[in-house]
Amino acid sequence: MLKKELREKYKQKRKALSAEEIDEKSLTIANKLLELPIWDYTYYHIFLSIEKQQEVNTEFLLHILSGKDKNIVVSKSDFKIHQMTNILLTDNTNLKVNKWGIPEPTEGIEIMPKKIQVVFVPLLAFDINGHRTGYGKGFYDRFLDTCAPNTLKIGLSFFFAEAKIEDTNPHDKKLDYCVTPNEIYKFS
Ligand SMILES: Nc1nc2c(c(=O)[nH]1)N(C=O)[C@@H](CNc1ccc(C(=O)N[C@@H](CCC(=O)O)C(=O)O)cc1)CN2
Ligand SMILES: Nc1ncnc2c1ncn2[C@@H]1O[C@H](COP(=O)(O)OP(=O)(O)OP(=O)(O)O)[C@@H](O)[C@H]1O
Repeated sequence: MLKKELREKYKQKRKALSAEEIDEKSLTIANKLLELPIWDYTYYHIFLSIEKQQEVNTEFLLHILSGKDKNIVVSKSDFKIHQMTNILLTDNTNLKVNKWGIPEPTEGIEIMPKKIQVVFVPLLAFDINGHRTGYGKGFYDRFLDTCAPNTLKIGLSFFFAEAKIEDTNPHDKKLDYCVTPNEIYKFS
């Protein structure tokens, strides 16, 4: 299927989930992530969930990361240039929900992308080859381009993999893993 069709399909699929299902599935995903060989690193980028878009709730994963004393990095998005800056999340970080519903830090210490070793990637759909699509503005493709080549990219999804995203392009960054409530997909 094409990215455009997949975006609509998966927005609908998310809409059909209740708040309880979202929390239950998000907790299962967080617990499944513990099975991955990804916990010996220091810097982890995580997305802060857009509640109105019914995204995977990353609160449980945040809890795990802070329990493991990891450096947690969250982003601020510039919608004019479709680029993100990365900020260290601390106990003192003020978060404010922006106009797209994304909780963002108001200020803080900027972390250079090259330092980030693991990135948890938001997505609408992904396929069995590890390609993904999001809302179509290329934020994560641009960001991942500036990370180190061996940075681990881990998608989080409520749903199974699609057979094939047809219209991939050279900018698309493949995932290393995608974790769903039922499955751990490994691509690399
Ligand atoms: N939690 C989270 N943060 C993220 C992303 C994400 O997917 N999830 N992004 C991943 O790249 C970037 C933000 N990209 C976004 C792009 C579009 C919309 C959005 O609301 N789109 C609406 C249409 C809005 C409009 O045109 O008025 C939509 O698709 O319904 C939100 C975030 C960076 N941060
Ligand atoms: N590294 C990059 N440099 C310049 N343009 C890019 C880069 N990555 C992606 N783009 C452009 O951004 C646009 C959106 O890309 P794409 O359709 O792959 O988005 P997406 O992966 O669904 O979105 P997102 O990453 O925001 O979740 C495309 O026009 C693409 O060419």
